[in-house]
Amino acid sequence: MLEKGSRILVTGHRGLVGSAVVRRLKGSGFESVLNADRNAVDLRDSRGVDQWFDDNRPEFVFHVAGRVGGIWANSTQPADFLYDNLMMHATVLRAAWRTGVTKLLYLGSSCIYPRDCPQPIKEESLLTGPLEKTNDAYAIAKISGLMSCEAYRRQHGCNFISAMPTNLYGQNDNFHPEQSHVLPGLMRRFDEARKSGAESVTIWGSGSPRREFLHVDDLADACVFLMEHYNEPGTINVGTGVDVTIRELAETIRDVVYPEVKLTFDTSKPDGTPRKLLDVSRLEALGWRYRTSLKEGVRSTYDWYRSNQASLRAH
Ligand SMILES: NC(=O)C1=CN([C@@H]2O[C@H](COP(=O)(O)OP(=O)(O)OC[C@H]3O[C@@H](n4cnc5c(N)ncnc54)[C@H](OP(=O)(O)O)[C@@H]3O)[C@@H](O)[C@H]2O)C=CC1
Ligand SMILES: C[C@H]1O[C@H](OP(=O)(O)OP(=O)(O)OC[C@H]2O[C@@H](n3cnc4c(=O)[nH]c(N)nc43)[C@H](O)[C@@H]2O)[C@@H](O)[C@@H](O)C1=O
Repeated sequence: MLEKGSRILVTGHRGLVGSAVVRRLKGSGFESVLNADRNAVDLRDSRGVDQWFDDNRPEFVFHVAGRVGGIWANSTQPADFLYDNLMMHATVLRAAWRTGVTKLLYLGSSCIYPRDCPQPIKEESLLTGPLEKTNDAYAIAKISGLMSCEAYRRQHGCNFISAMPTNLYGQNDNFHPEQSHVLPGLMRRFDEARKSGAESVTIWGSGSPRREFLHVDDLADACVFLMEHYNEPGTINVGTGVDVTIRELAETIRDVVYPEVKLTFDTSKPDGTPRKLLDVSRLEALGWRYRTSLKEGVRSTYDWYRSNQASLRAH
């Protein structure tokens, strides 16, 4: 059982998800939240990771580090996305098993599910069809991560659980103009257009794909909830159960950042998967539900972006 004095490792603590999990844990009075800074240990390096676990002996692990990016980064650097993510969970899960970690949570992503599976996507859809091409390498690495949790559970009795979040956003996101996900990418583009007084902002693709967006503070809350209450094999979806078109998302961001500007669509850019709405009934049946609406989340993320523009993460 997670206790206030438990030694808890959060990997990727400077990233979008890791920093939110650390905030959530510290805000609830967990006193011993550990991190494995990339300068101290590259999580792809099994020797370094083994040494770190031997020296620090975490009891609980939120393994949320990863090589992460939007549709463009995923389609142009598939080898890096596959290698880095495979290596990171291979080293971390093995070290966690070897040093007797009490419980580990692994994060996958909703892109693990087949491109054309029935919507909303149930956990049972895993491995029932071909993947979306723009992120198949990353998805294979993520599927291997959740399979590794199952394998350590079956062979060694480890309490390793996995959760599959939908598209995330919030403070500490990556706002890079090309490498980021759609929400931070567009927020930056609208903000730059507002500053320069541009008449229009370009949205990639047709605007018709549908996506589901979860605020990262809600995701962090769900991760702690699952660490406290969920011990099952098999993965569990984490989302809102609500999706919007990319055009609707762009209009929501425009209304907050620069209401006067027009939208144009660049159909030479990929749309990616047409829809990936998660079925969140399993998580809701356990008693967890999201809190932050997309409108509220866009507004608070933009407030954060404006106050922190000088110190955004370099990507
Ligand atoms: N963002 C999203 O929309 C979604 C994310 N996810 C999953 O959530 C998890 C976290 O993603 P997110 O927070 O968005 O990603 P970020 O890019 O914001 O953060 C990733 C973190 O991982 C760290 N990291 C990456 N490579 C290494 C390495 N080799 N050694 C040590 N640390 C490393 C980074 O360190 P550094 O700070 O030094 O760069 C960073 O802190 C990932 O597993 C991702 O697959 C799932 C669904 C959607
Ligand atoms: C979380 C998830 O994230 C990735 O999948 P994705 O959902 O397709 O990612 P995305 O956020 O980059 O794009 C969503 C949609 O939005 C459109 N779009 C418009 N304008 C911009 C834009 O300016 N930037 C981006 N990135 N997309 C844009 C874009 O063309 C697409 O139709 C996976 O690779 C994988 O990493 C993964 O698991």
